[in-house]
Amino acid sequence: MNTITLARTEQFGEVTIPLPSSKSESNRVLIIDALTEGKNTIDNLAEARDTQTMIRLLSQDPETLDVLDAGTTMRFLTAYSALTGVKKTLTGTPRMCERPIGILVDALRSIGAEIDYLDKEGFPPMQTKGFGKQLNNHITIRGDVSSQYISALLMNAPLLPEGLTLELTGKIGSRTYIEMTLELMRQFGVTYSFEENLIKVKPQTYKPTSFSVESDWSGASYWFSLLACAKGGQFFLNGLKENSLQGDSKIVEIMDHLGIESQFQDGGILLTKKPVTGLEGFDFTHCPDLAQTVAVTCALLGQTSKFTGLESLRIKETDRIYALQQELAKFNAQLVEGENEVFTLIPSSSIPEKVSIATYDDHRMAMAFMPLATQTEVSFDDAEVVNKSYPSFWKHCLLAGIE
Ligand SMILES: O=C(O)C1=C[C@@H](OP(=O)(O)O)[C@@H](O)[C@H](O)C1
Ligand SMILES: C=C(OP(=O)(O)O)C(=O)O
Repeated sequence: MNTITLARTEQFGEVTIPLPSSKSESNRVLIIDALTEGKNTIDNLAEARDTQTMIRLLSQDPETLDVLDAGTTMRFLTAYSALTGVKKTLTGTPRMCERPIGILVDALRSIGAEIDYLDKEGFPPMQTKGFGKQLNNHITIRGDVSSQYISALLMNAPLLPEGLTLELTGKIGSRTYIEMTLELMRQFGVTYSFEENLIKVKPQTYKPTSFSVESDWSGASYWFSLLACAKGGQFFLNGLKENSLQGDSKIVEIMDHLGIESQFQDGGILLTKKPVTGLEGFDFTHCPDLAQTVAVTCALLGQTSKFTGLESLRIKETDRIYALQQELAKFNAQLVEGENEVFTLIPSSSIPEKVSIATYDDHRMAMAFMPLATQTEVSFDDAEVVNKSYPSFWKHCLLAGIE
């Protein structure tokens, strides 16, 4: 693992950041493309390792699909392999083999897919073995663990002989990602209905379409945070749209309270600084990937804030609650767990002259803590960790003026 150290940089100029494309959009479009008869034209696929892994596995079609640490790639390829009836082994990094998949496997089995676990029940590695007759077209599925199981089922639903109705139970988390899946399906010519907790997809085919992937709003969030924590500067973020499919575009509203004015212009968004009005609290249920960014921003801006909707953070690339608590403590900030899953972010009381951040194999731990560079010299234990979603991240830090 290569470490990387960022020099303290308080002030920025007028900088344009050529953001990478969204891995969430890319990985959906790649599955839809694999399910389309005829040719789609797809531009701007993400450079993210998660997407490059998806491209490689779909095009090389090996017997063992090793998704590395890509959650969407694992969940989407599991449903795709199971429902297209091919024999595949699905595996990934040791952490991937700790991330639950039982809810998706149970759902796939209930409609007729044959899947075996190769090690621990409920977790990868698994083997898909075939799909005979569709046994039923109604699945009741929990909505509160990972929306990726639901997206994975939905994209295959139009090709099932009897279509599919999903009845979501419990709290629905990451709903914006389910909506992204459905909207992309619609753009590729498929109809559906989503009323209350029922999603219905009739049997139908995808139509060849031209689609260009938008820039990544989760990746954009780090530049909002950097400017919020800096003394001055102005960032233009390329390729973001006002009407985005990505729920992480919520960062505009959050950062409006934390001192960032956002103006949509042709080809992107211009960020400038304004006075901080304060973020009393925020519910991250539908944009969990923003939680680390906002926690660090509040910690550095002296903002006490109440965070909810963090439940899914424990089963991502690492236990992100634990990782945040450990690393925030290194500059005297805290994320304190209270009753009913309400967390209090207590901002930093003083910042040491140098801080070393551990990244826990989680790209977002590195990127979210990068704005610490506005206050102190900061180093990270694993520079390559960002490759999962944003391989050019450190290059863009340099472009922004951080040595
Ligand atoms: O569908 C997607 O593209 C994603 C859904 C979210 O996961 P969960 O649904 O597990 O919260 C998110 O955290 C992840 O980065 C990408
Ligand atoms: C949670 C993430 O990804 P995934 O679940 O697809 O591994 C993420 O990118 O923050």
